[in-house]
Amino acid sequence: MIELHRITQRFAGPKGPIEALHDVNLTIGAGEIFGVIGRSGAGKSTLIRTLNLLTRPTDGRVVVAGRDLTALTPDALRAARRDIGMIFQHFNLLSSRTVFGNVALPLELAGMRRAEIEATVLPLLELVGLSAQKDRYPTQISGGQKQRVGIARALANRPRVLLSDEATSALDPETTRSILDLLKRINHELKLTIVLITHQMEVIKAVCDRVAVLDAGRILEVGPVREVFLQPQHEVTRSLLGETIAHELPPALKARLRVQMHDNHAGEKYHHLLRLAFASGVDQPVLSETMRHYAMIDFNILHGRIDEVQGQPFGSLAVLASGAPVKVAEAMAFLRQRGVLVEELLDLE
Ligand SMILES: Nc1ncnc2c1ncn2[C@@H]1O[C@H](COP(=O)(O)OP(=O)(O)OP(=O)(O)O)[C@@H](O)[C@H]1O
Repeated sequence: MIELHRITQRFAGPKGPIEALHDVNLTIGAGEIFGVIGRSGAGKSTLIRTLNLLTRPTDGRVVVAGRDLTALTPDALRAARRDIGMIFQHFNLLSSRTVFGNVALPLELAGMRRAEIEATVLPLLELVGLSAQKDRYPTQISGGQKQRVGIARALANRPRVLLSDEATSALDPETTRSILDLLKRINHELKLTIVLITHQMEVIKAVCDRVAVLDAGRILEVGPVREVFLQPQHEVTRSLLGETIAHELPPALKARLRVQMHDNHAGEKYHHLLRLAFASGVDQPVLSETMRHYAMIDFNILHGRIDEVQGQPFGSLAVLASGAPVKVAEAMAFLRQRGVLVEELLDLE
């Protein structure tokens, strides 16, 4: 549905050119909810604004629904943009217009007649749960309701793609959840492709099918959310995952372990700090099975939690395995055979 080919974006900065995006290639399938995550300044806003050519790239091509937007005339681009709705962090509503009036605006601009506008807007307000608020003004509704107006307005032209630029960043956690639920529902019911940018892994975890990690204008990794969460390939991803899932040990525990690992062996036993991630659900008694098989190894569970990623349990444990290195290596292989992702943490800095 969306293809980015070799997108580079340079801006003039005070100390010379800034490369906000560097050679970005990306393909987003029809009906996907695709997330782009990155730290502040990574290039996320630039990337999402490139998708509807609000920002024209210095180099590269943007193809949406088979049309190369970068090659269109201004008129054709205006028409093509009707296929792409957008919602924003600060909602961008007109305060002088009612809820109905805000949603109706793109249709009025397109020259639609009043009766047709009503027939389009009222079901949209129903869809986003704002029928009762249709005559209110933006100052008379909550932040979550404002974003619902933004969503209804973005859907007015019946787009095939919805772009979400940090749409939940200004909202509290509960409202964020309700907006994400709504996005999920319209993705499903309207078969809409959604691309969202965010700096919050929680948002990615809650709704996205796939995710791209952007840093300093480059895509570091792309993959299904579960895969990226289970096996982040880059330090930046790990740090963005942070507390969302238990890739990082709590600092106090790290400090204690550093002392303990310093004097690493007692007799034949060595301490091995392992991170175990359960990819295939946490309902298998894999750990007790391993403990029975490898009774010579002491397993000390240091830290763990169970999260849910896309409705599936996701378990992560930090375990100190103390035993002969060859036996611990065998136990690690045993766990891997049973679908557990095992990683030895060597660096406690
Ligand atoms: N119009 C512009 N002119 C000059 N520099 C720009 C422009 N837009 C973005 N930049 C620069 O490009 C880089 C990427 O910015 P961008 O806003 O895309 O990042 P971001 O990941 O969305 O960050 P944030 O989460 O803080 O909004 C930054 O260094 C920014 O200063």
